[in-house]
Amino acid sequence: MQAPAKASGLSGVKYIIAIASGKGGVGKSTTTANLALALQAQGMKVGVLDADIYGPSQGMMLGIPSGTRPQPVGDNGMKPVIVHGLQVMSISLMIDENTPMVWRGPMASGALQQLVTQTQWENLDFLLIDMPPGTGDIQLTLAQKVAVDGAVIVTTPQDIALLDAKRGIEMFRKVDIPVLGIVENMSTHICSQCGHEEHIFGAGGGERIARDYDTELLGCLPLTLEICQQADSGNPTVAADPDGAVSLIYGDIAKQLMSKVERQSGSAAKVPQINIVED
Ligand SMILES: Nc1ncnc2c1ncn2[C@@H]1O[C@H](COP(=O)(O)OP(=O)(O)OP(=O)(O)O)[C@@H](O)[C@H]1O
Repeated sequence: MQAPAKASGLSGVKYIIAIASGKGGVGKSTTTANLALALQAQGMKVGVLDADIYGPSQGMMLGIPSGTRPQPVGDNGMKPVIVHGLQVMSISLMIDENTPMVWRGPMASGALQQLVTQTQWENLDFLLIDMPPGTGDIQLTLAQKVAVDGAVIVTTPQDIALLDAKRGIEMFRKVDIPVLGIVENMSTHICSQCGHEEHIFGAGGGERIARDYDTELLGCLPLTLEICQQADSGNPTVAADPDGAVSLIYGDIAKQLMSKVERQSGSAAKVPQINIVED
């Protein structure tokens, strides 16, 4: 597939998509890693920026060996680390993993902005930003300063997560960043023994908020042992089992994102017309 044509405000990057959640622990990082791999499987060049300063987990999820540091370039640039074919930058590559991070708002915003602007992304179609959970100043500043093209909101079906997801949608609306859609994670539980599927956290929540906020439900991922084990061992499902049912769901979401950003940037309208004229 061809990447939609357009340039973001960031050098070397066409599209920037923020993967966000109002609430922590709903699977935002797992979704980011798998969607990055799914976009790559569609032929896109993809980067991941782990901006989750309170719990950076892309290093672990993508299997970056502990102690890896980005290679410096010039006075204040750095190259992203390449893993699974993705260009990856994370705050965890800059600090000692065992040091607890106590960031005050302006400090965190500054560090994140530096991370985005000083990383020398190379020829990316998509940069996915794994946002810090929540809807405070840090998230708002980041979303505005890095010219985000669209946001994907990850939620679980519980009421409390849905309430926070609504806050997330409203935050992006406030700063005129289009919400590309909702991913409902841990939508159903699939028993690893018998395969029985159950809506243990409630049903239809993602669909409801998508409707209420005039956006779309991009897809629903089940709660499975494989997603958890594969993500937590550095080999996310789309890499570990590319033809499996779960990878197909991520693949479908990736395709929707590609066509949404294309439609949004209007590049479809710029396709040259061929007129056939009879002599
Ligand atoms: N669909 C799923 N099925 C099973 N386990 C999952 C699923 N999605 C995520 N997990 C697991 O849940 C845990 C939390 O996921 P993750 O770190 O992606 O959440 P998060 O929203 O990014 O959290 P945080 O807010 O702390 O950054 C991880 O151990 C992950 O492997």
